[in-house]
Amino acid sequence: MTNDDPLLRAFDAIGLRRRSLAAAVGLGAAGALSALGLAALSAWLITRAWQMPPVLYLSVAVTAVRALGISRALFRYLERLATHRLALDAMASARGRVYRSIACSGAAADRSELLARTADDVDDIGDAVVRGAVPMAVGAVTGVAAVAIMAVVSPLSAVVLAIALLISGVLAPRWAARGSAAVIADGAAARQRTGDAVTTALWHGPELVVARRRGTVLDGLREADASYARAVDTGRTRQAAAASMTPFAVLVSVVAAAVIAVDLASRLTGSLSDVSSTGGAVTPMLFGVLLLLPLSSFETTGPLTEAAIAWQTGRQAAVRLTTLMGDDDPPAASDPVFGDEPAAVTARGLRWGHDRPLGTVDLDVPAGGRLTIVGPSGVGKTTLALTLAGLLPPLAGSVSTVEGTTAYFGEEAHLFSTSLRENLRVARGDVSDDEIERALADVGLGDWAGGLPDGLDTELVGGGSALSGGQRRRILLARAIVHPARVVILDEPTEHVDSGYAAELLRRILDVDGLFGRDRTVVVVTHQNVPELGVSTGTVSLH
Ligand SMILES: Nc1ncnc2c1ncn2[C@@H]1O[C@H](COP(=O)(O)OP(=O)(O)OP(=O)(O)O)[C@@H](O)[C@H]1O
Repeated sequence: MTNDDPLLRAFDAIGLRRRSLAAAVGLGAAGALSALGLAALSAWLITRAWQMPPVLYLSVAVTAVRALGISRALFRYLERLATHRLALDAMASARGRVYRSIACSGAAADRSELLARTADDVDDIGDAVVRGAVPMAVGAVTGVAAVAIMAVVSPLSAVVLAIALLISGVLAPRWAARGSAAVIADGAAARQRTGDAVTTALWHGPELVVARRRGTVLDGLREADASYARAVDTGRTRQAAAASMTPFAVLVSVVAAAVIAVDLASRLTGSLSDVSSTGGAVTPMLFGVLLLLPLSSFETTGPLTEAAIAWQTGRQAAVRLTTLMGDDDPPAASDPVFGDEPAAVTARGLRWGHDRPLGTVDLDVPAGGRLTIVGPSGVGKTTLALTLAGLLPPLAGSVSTVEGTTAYFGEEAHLFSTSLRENLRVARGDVSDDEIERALADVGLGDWAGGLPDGLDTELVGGGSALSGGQRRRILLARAIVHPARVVILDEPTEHVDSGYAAELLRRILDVDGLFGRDRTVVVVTHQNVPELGVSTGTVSLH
């Protein structure tokens, strides 16, 4: 783990607070040291009680055992709170940066897919804090403390314990992490090949049969599938071997401590049974400590195998996220302040397109006016709409949309896996329930929303996938209605809506007294036959 570690770089980039991390580690170490003290004191108490001294001799130790029992639980609880807070803050910061990078990337398309993919990566970063960084640091502190205590009791046992702790806390986790890295890397490559082969076999089946290449493709698929299984097997074998190292190390260190204790006792006194009465260097209490302390010190190294895997998974996620985020944190986008003034849209000699120009247009949409963009599929309607919205730079000419007046509502806009209310509130934070209900009724979803079990609180589980295509589009349209933008650019707002109702809906979108009113300017990309609707609008007809 050098500074080159992508996870450490990601921690730096998202501003993981070192002080809070140190506090979480301190609390975790205090809990673990309480457990260690508890084990040592319990061992002493059990063996001392066996000698049946006056009970007053034991009362301090009994009280201390209780105190350590309570402090162990208390510190662990506080450590959980501190660690989770740290991880949640880090994840919120990572999400903020990712969202800003995606928002500033300019590519309006594919954003929701990118968001879905990065959500898991952000979770993995949080996991690397909770299950990786903190347990590793706590394990290191506790391991050193256990060896130090043991060195006071018996230097030889301390050496054995140190070696066993290194095996359990360093060697085993490294093995497990390598296994996990192998599963992730080889497995991902094999899965990619399997996916490609399946797609080829399914999409090009007839051509492959004609070309007599179907067998080859299917053989390739079987081979890719087998190599995926092999990658998983190899990784799991390594992880299992690593997991078995801890019990083995515990066994070795306990047996070694016992042998050393017996040896010391017999050398000093001739027989263990005499030890209690001699008051010599090795008392039964010391013997108990020698046996129980190692057992307790492995409590903190046991989870380190899982910690190393969490770290490894976090590293892979960090690589993907840092590539996406870039080196510099993009400036926080200030919320656009949408004024109250109606705004016009004009374009002069506007040439639009991605790599190649798709057309040139001059247009004037007065404030409060309506414009439709029509034409066959693939002609460039969406690209023109994005350019008018200021989301794509013009290839030549100019467009006058004033920043902070315009909002584009794409065909594939994202519906979040949260309540219906929150899905509309993303458009405007202070929108009231009445306004939401009115907007839903305006797009013909009043009865549907009224019949939902929890009304506006109903969770749209899975976001858009919980709804039919038509419902999805209409919720997005309701979102546009409550949005404060003065210029609204709608891409295929009635797609997937029943044809009869779609015409009615489009007519009300384009009617100046309809859904958007006279003080908002509306540009609509549509496939529908606009003249049939009987509303007057400007039209850009692309061929
Ligand atoms: N991100 C992109 N990068 C490069 N070219 C693109 C991109 N998006 C679209 N295109 C190309 O631009 C052209 C116009 O696409 P556009 O989506 O604007 O058409 P459209 O008229 O809206 O089609 P549809 O009615 O099917 O939605 C197409 O040839 C398309 O392949």
